[in-house]
Amino acid sequence: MSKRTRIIAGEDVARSVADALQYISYYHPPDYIQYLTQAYAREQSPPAKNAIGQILLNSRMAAFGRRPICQDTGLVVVFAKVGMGVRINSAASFADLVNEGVRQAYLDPDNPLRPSIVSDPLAGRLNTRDNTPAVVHVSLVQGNQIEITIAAKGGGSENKARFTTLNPSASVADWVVDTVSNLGSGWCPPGLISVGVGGSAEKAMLLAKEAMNEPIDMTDLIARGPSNAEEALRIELYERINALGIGAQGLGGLTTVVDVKVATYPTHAASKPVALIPQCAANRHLTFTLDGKGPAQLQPPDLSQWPHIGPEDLQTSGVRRVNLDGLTKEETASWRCGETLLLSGKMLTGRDAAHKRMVELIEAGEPLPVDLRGRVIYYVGPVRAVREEVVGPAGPTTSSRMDDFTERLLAQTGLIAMVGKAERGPTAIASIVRHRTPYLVAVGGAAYLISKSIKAARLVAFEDLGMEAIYEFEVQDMPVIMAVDVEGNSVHTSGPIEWRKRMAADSIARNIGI
Ligand SMILES: O=C(O)C[C@H](O)C(=O)O
Repeated sequence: MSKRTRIIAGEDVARSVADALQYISYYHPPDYIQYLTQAYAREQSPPAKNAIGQILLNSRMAAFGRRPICQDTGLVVVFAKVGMGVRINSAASFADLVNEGVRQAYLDPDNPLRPSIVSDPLAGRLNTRDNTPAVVHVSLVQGNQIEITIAAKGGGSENKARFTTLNPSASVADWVVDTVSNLGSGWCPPGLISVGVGGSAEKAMLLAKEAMNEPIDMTDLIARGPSNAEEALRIELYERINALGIGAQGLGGLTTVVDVKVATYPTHAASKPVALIPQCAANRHLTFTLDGKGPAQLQPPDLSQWPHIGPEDLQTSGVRRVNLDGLTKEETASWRCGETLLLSGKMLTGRDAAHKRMVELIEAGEPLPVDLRGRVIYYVGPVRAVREEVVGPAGPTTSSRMDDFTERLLAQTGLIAMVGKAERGPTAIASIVRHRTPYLVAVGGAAYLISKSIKAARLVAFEDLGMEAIYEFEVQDMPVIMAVDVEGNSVHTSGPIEWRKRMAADSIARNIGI
């Protein structure tokens, strides 16, 4: 063995992965908080400002409470650069060591994370219950240490990953802007858009995935100016994407992205592969190094950098208080698109697997395990509760995945309202109008804050579905925004249109010196 070979213990890899996953479950990267705080100060759209405020308050609460920022604690993705002078002392494979760390982190009794991974994507879709396996990328590099970048990627933002192969002369910027304008907001903006250009199809995806973990530095880049084509593209995309007016949670506003990353690689003369991957407001990632001296030592961030936004800063004028017990169709029909509601009373929960099962029961002519007549349903899969909690972090999931089931449920059950995240598709909006059943949104990325308005939780049905089971929540003053009213007006359409126009008018005014 060469004198320069360094031995790294397998258990140090597993321990460090576990510690890093716990760390990123409750600590946002400080650079993201700094940029989001600036966006909050700048934001002029009231619902978008409120949403950013909730994300910032949630982040502070999660950091101090050491509980997950988001109920979707992610799919673990690892990029490991292993020095060729390293020997890992273990009988297990590198991927097995990473998976052991994932298992330890997600089953941590003090801060259990939500297992979201299902074993067979085609059939069965059984939850593996410890969030394994991770997706592991290893490259061999010079040196005698291991650098690991670890991320816990939320499903909502990952679902919006896109890929194309452009003609060599086609504009990457135009494709990216067009794609983002049609992505919807299920990826939980404000976040980042990461773009990989070149290589092959899989290489472009990897470039985009890895680049999103780089430090956020858009303000510095704009101040010093671009020094190459990648940086020029980053600035162009940052400006053009924000000018779309999508805003926080797609409600319409000034900030959709806090940064745009671009990474490139040589490619075939005939090809221009382009991958786009959004990063959500949870933005969980960390890089650490192992050099044979034990597990990585992770220092908590300086939490004085987190802004002091309190619940009092989030009250918007004209908030409507709603009693969910005894809600009538007349009352829900009076809710106006864009207004903030504070919900109190009992609601049911249900997301993908519960919807599928309910619709299967309806189609088989069998009774549902719970009467939905006059009830509100919240699309959520919470984290398990610990200590005094009644439920762990419990933010909304992307509602459009429920669209295919919506007509059946509204027509057959008498549901009175739905709560979720991001826009609904045209079929679901048609059902909303047909059955006069409005749709509300909670803020994705404010899961721990939302959980504090849940005062009781009772399992009602489908226990085997784990986090996807149906619960009855008793909530008090749970903040939601009216998203689609019974006439079919949608805040996710009107908000971005309004803010795109306002920004265009402002920029024309600036250009002509008004
Ligand atoms: O799985 C979840 O709880 C949320 C998911 O990440 C989503 O954004 O749709």
